[in-house]
Amino acid sequence: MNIAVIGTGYVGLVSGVCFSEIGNQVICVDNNEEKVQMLNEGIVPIYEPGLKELMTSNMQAGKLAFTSNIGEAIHQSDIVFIAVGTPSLPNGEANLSYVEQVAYEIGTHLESYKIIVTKSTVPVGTNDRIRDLIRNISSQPFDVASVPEFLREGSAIKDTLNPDRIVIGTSSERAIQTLKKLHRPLTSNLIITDIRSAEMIKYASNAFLATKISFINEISNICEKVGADVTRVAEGMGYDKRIGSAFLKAGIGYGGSCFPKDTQALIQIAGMVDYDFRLLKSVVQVNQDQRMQVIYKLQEALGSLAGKTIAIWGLAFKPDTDDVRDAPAIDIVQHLIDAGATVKAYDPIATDNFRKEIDIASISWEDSPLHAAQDADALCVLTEWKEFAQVDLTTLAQTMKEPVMIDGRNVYSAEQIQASAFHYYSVGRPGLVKLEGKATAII
Ligand SMILES: NC(=O)c1ccc[n+]([C@@H]2O[C@H](COP(=O)([O-])OP(=O)(O)OC[C@H]3O[C@@H](n4cnc5c(N)ncnc54)[C@H](O)[C@@H]3O)[C@@H](O)[C@H]2O)c1
Ligand SMILES: O=c1ccn([C@@H]2O[C@H](COP(=O)(O)OP(=O)(O)O[C@H]3O[C@H](CO)[C@@H](O)[C@H](O)[C@H]3O)[C@@H](O)[C@H]2O)c(=O)[nH]1
Repeated sequence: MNIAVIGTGYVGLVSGVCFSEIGNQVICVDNNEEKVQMLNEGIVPIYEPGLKELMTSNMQAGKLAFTSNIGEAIHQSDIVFIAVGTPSLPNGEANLSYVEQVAYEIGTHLESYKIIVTKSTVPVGTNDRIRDLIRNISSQPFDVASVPEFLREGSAIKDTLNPDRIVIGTSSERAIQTLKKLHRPLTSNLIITDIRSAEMIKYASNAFLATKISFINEISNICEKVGADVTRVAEGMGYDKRIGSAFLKAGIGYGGSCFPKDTQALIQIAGMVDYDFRLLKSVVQVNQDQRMQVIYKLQEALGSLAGKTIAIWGLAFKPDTDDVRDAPAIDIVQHLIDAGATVKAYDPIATDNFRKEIDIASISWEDSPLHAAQDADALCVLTEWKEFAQVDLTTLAQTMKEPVMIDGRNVYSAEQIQASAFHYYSVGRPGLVKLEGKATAII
C-alpha cells in the first residue's frame, strides 16, 4: 500500500520504517527541513537500536523516502498517518495545535479518497474534530480512524513489528478492511472498535502502567520501613497471572515523553466531563514524590548538601534512549544545584540532550562513570544503563571521597554490595543499607 506518515519523531519515523519493512511504499513528511535533509542523508536523529540499519536498507530498496512537501506525499498515498507531537499545555491538557495544523493541510491537499489515521495520542473526541475540520475544507471522500501507538523507546522496532495488539477505531467498513490488511502481517490480534474507545484505550493503558509503577514505588517506601525487600515482593506478586510481573520495578518514578504527559492529559479529559480522577491524581503525586526520595536519602547520608560534590550516573529517562523528556534526573539535578551541591554527571548518550535542559557552571559533564565518581561525596544511579552494573565496586569506592551510593534503580545485587565498602541506599531493599561500614540487622 502507499502510505504517507506526517511527523518524523519517534512514532512517525519508526512506523514509517517498519511499514516499509513489511512491504509498503512509505513517504515520511516533516515540516522541519533540516531534519528531512538529515534523514535523506541516512542520519537518524534519535537513538534507537537497529533503526539506522532498517531505515537505510528500506531507503536503498526504494520503499522509503522523506520529504517536507506534504502535498506531494498526500497525493502519492492511500493512507495518511498523523504522527505529530501532542505535548502538554501548562494546565496538563494535550496541545492539539500540531494535529489540527496537519488536519488542515491534509484537507487542503485532498484530491481523492484517503484513509486518515491518527497515531498521535489524542484526547477522546479529537478524531471527530479532525473529521469536521477536513470536511469543512474539502468535498473529497475520506474516512478517519484512530490507531494508537504503543511502542516503547529503546525497543520501538521490536514493539512495532511484534505488537501485543493493534487497536483500530473507526466507523467505516472500508477503512476497517484496508487497515486490517495493512496490519495483519504484524499481528492477528486486531481490536476493531469505535473511534472514542480507541482513543481512550491509549490513555487508559498508559495510566494503568503508570499506576502499577506508583503502586510498587509506594510499596517500596513501606518496605524500607518494615524491613521487606520490594524486589522479592514484586516477584512474588508477579507470578499471579492476574497481576503480571511487568512494570513492577520500583525506582525513582517514571519519566519520558508519554507517562507524565498522558496521565496529566487524562486527568484533564476526566475534568472536562466533571469527573475527578482521584486515583490518577495520586499516581502523579506519588511519582513526583518518588524523585525526591533520592534527595532525602542523600540528606540522610550526608546532612546538608551545600558544598557537597554529587556524582550522577544516568540522565536519560530510561536506558537505551537519549531522550531526557521529563526524566527524573532533571528534577533531581536541579534540586541538588538549588541545595548548593556541585554535580558531576555522566550518561553514555543523553548528555547533549540533557544540557539543552540544564547547563550551568556547577555541573561538569564527564566522559566515563569513574571520572564522574572521582572525589565525589556520594553517587546517585538514576538510569540502569548496563555498563553501570559492570563497574568494579572496589575501584569505584576508592575513586570516591566517600563511598556513599544512592542506587535509584536497584542495579546492584546483595552480594556485590555486601562485598563492597559502600554505604548503600537502594529502593525498597532496606536489608542492604550499611551504616558505618556494618550491615544492618535485616539482611
Ligand atoms: N515517543 C514515544 O515513544 C511515543 C509512543 C507512543 C505514542 N506516542 C505519541 O505519538 C505522538 C508523536 O510522538 P513523538 O515522540 O514521535 O513526537 P515528536 O514531538 O518527537 O515528533 C513530532 C514530529 O512532528 C513534526 N511536525 C510537527 N508539526 C508538523 C507538521 N505540521 N507537518 C509535518 N511535521 C510536523 C515535528 O517536526 C517532529 O519531527 C505523540 O502524540 C505521542 O504522545 C509517542
Ligand atoms: O517497572 C517499571 C517500568 C518502567 N518504569 C519507568 O517508566 C518510564 C517509562 O518506561 P517505558 O514504558 O518503558 O517507556 P516509554 O518509551 O515511555 O513507553 C511508554 O509510553 C509510550 C508512549 O505512550 C507507550 O507507547 C508505551 O507503551 C509505554 O510503555 C521510564 O522512566 C521507566 O524507568 C519504572 O520505573 N518501572
